[in-house]
Amino acid sequence: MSPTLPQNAIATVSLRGTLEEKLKAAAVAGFAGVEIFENDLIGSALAPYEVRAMLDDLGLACMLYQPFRDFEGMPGDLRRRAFDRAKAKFDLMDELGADRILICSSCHPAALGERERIVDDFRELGDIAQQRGIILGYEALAWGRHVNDHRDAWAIVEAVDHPHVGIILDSFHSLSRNIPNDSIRAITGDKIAFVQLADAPLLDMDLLYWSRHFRNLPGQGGLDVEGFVAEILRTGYDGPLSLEIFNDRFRSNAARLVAEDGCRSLDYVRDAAKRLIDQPTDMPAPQPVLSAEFVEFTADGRDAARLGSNFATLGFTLVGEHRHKKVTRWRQGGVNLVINAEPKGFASAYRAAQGTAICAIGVRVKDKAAVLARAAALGIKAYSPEGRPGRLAMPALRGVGGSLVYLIDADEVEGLWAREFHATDGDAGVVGADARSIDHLAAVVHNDEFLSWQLYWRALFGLEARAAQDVIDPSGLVHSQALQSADGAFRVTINATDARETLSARFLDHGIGGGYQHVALITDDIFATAQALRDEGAAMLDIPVNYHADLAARFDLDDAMIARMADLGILYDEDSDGAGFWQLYSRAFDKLFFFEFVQRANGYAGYGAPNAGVRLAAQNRFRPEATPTATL
Ligand SMILES: O=C(O)c1ccc(O)c(O)c1
Ligand SMILES: [Mg+2]
Repeated sequence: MSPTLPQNAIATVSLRGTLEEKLKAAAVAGFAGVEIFENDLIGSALAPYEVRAMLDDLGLACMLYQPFRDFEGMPGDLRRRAFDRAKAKFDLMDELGADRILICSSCHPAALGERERIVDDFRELGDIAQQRGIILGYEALAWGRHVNDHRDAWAIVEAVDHPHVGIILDSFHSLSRNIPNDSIRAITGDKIAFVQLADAPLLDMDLLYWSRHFRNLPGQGGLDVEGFVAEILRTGYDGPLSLEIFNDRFRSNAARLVAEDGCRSLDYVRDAAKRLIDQPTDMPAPQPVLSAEFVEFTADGRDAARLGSNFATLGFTLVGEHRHKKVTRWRQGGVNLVINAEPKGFASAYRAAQGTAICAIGVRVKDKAAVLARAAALGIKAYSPEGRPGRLAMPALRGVGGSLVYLIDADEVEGLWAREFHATDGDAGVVGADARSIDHLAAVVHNDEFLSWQLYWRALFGLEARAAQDVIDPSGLVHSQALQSADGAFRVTINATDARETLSARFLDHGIGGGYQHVALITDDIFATAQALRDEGAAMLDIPVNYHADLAARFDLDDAMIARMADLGILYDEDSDGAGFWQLYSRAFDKLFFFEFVQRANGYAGYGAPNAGVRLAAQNRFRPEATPTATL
């Protein structure tokens, strides 16, 4: 259960299952109330009074009944029928214990757009609602026939000027149409009957289709929901913030997962909005990740030795051994890899589930105590071995695929290494690979968790999302989302797929959860790096000649450079400003995880997305079925 703020609500349409399952999931996650979505009630075997009893048992308020469609501006007999329908809903709301109803702007082909008529309709229904103790909230659907902008809905509500008629703001409808958030300043806070929130990926498509299939939680898309909420709070509105998410993934995801993420996303967006308008907030501010300090692999016995050799061929040198544990430290420039071969503890448990794998990362932050406090406020669990977190040299949070994120204060880094490890002068790695630091970490997660992990990084550390990419694996589509700190010093990509034979899917099948599949290292001279690795016999990924022939056609690069790239297996991309990006891949260790070397020039900010398909096709040649004799 996440720590509950009293003002979080969720529409039942956002969750999978029967109405009972939806309500239980909302309660367990810590929501204070729900919006009952009409279809969920109609399809339910529970009578309205039973729903009410269940809500009471679960400690949930019924904050809204919705939607009521095609009410305003109806001519003739249709008007009378709209009023009769409304009265029937008021009776139902009595049974449910709901005191407000959402009336969405009409899409009816017969609806009239004349302002006075619409105002009269709301005034008349407002009188009836008042006698029943009900509040009407008017929401402008982005595709409404005459009213599709909250500014018009507000003009109507203002003109109606009735104590039981207010406006409902829904971030999707406003932001999908690029209506400026500051237009909310014209609205009086006590006239806002309810607030619905949804984010969405920035897609250029029909508004209704976009809304009904692609909405997601604040912090999972590209809309300025923070700015939207900030303007609402500025009006003085202090009612609930409610999630109304129509999303194809959420319809099949576990309701528990979506509800838990939902609470987290509301807490996150409320905090972010308050910061925008300098209102006090209970949550510590997000601490940016300054950099990834280390990547920890779990491996034992022969695997640990083979992994160390693999690191050495890629330019890492064994520089330290843990003073008390079977843990070694490998370094190249500012990159630290750790191999944990302990027979007990977290790494060993992770190994039992996932085999030899990346089991943790360590990140440098300015103030780890603040990160831990923010994580707690967001319901993100800290790792506590056998309930004794005090014994940990480094605190850690649960992260992607059950791995850990260790937190290290920037000023304690060197001391920590010196305290925990004694220096060795073991195997020297390849000289001249010259990786300087970690560019990014790439995780593969189950499709159900694709949006969850985005929210995690954005809410906890304030990472920013780049535009999502669809990457073509020979066996299917892979969704990829890059997230990074504002200065680009820490980057992760989250990858997921529905297609069962893709490299990502095969990585997932290997263990029982997601995890990090590759680590990208920055080099300042990728040609020298590639040559040094070649000279030492590192196993690198060959790239087909067709690729480099195409490069020559696409970019204005000199022939000698392209010939060298072809020889060394280097990939290239360029942004629209001509900034270049070079990539070089190692062969995967046991066909599982691999390294990438990259060089960024002139502020290239992407990840070589156009090359991902070529890389996946190249890696696919080594899939177990295709070449059973291939090693590494
Ligand atoms: O897609 C719809 O019809 C619909 C219904 C009710 C809402 O509150 C909404 O935002 C959209
Ligand atoms: Mg809505």
